[in-house]
Amino acid sequence: MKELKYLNKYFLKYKYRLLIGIVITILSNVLALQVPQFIRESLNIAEDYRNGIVTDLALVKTGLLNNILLIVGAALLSGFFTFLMRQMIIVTSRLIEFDLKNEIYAQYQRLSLNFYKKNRTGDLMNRISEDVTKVRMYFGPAIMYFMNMLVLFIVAIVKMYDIDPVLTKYTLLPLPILSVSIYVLSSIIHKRSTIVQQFLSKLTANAQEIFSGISIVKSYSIENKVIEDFTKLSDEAKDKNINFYKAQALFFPLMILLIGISNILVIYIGGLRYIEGTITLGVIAEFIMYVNMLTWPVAVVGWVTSIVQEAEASQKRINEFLKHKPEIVNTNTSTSEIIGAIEFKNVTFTYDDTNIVALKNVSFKIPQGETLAILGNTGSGKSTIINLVARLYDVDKGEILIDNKNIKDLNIDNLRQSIGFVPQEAFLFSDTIKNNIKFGDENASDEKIEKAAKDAYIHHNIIEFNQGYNTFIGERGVTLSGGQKQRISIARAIIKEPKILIFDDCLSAVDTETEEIILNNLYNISKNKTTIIVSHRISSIKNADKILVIDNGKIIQQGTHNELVDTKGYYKELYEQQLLEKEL
Ligand SMILES: Nc1ncnc2c1ncn2[C@@H]1O[C@H](COP(=O)(O)OP(=O)(O)OP(=O)(O)O)[C@@H](O)[C@H]1O
Repeated sequence: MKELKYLNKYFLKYKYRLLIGIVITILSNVLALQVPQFIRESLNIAEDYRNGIVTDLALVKTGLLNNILLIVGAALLSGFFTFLMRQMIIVTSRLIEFDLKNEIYAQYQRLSLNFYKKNRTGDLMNRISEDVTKVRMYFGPAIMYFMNMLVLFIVAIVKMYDIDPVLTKYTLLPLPILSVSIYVLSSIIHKRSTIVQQFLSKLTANAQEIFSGISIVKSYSIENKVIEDFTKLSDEAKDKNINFYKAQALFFPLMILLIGISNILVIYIGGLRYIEGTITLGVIAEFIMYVNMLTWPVAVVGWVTSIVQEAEASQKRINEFLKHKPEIVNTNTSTSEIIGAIEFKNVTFTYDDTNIVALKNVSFKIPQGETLAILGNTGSGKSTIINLVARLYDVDKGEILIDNKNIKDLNIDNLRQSIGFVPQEAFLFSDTIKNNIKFGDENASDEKIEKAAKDAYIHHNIIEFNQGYNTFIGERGVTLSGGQKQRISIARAIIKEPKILIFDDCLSAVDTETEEIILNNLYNISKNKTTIIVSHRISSIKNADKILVIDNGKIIQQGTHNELVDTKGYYKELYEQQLLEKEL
């Protein structure tokens, strides 16, 4: 129960609902437990009349009618309270489930990129869906049934003992056996159901991957192999499912068997005591009813124990994430106005998951409003520089200054709000084109959106779609070309009107002519903005105020285009090679 303590704050938050729920549970059970007593009294009236103890038929009829009305009334009221009980307790458990999901989701948003590298998406999704569902069972059904069982047990046993202690002992005898057997069976069922769930996830993941890579499957003509793999997996899943249902199929027969044994004991021992004249027939009927009323709650003890164990394991997994401290911490909550001067001072950075030293002692300066270009081979560290400017990671050694202040001392939200970032791989949400651009500025007018799209040279493509800016992108919408996606992603950054613009090799999928147009537009847009452009093409960066050439995490050359083409080295070689390619 250690892990589940974390949830106590939710019990406190909904304490009134839960308290009312518990009071209603008590009322509902106390009422339900009146019914056997009225049945005993009815049978006693009938027996007394038959034995000649009471002779007035009219009195017997009135007695019976009164009892019937009481039985119906108690049953109706108890039913109504059961409904209210579910409304209170189960609805509260749903409210807690909602809060917990939001809490986990908010924590996910706080955690740094490294966390996402170390944890698989499937796992993150599971915490929020599967694990929270299991924890909800602890809040809802577990508490409700436990309360139910407690009240029923206390009230029923007191009543039974009061009537006949000997018969009570025999009646209760098989119940602990029932509880233990149900617990053992529930644990087996849960174990098997977890395996079934795992296989289901595997099957879904497999199908999802194949559907998204269907063009590769078809072009490599590997449909048969794909079908074979899927069949193998689903065969295994079927076996696990059969195993699970075999265990589940035992649940109710086992319960019925044990109820049957209790009933037989009541009838047998009760019968003997009736013959002895110790009890009436009505008492036997009353006890049979108690046995049947107690069986389910007793079985539930076993079931609830396994629910609580599962909830504990799930909450442990959830706590691991909730207690995870974000690596990037915002130490400044006051507003930091960003102007846009950037400086790297002897920056060294290592990715801790791979131990790759991506930057080694890198120093450079970009005055506010100037453009820096970064060029280098693949894997040389270009994107790492950009990630550090947005403080997606913290440096190991050296420091990064923004407007002469250490990046760690700035309000991280203000910093990121001041950056318009166009990543290497454009990511668009399954939404309209308009909303994807507006992501950069929620309040942008249609004119502003169009202007940004024109600057990114995508407007003419958008208006060709039937729905124009309202065209839906994504799984059920149009599929855009790589270049179109890149340009929408550029429009999204432009519309933000940030102080710092970052383009990470984001024109790689457009032809040189389009590139030229976009670069001209960007030249005007980025005039008073600090800009960083990463590219492999000299044509994209030749107008920059400064160019850094990096190799293996180190700056090997720096200067303007004119300076670098006049110097022997990587830049000159690349320039000549790209000139040659253009001529060919
Ligand atoms: N998230 C990461 N975790 C671990 N290692 C990484 C990560 N990102 C990059 N690296 C490693 O750091 C080095 C620099 O990578 P970086 O992405 O900065 O290169 P790049 O110059 O932008 O390459 P490209 O032109 O191919 O995009 C590479 O060796 C890469 O394998």
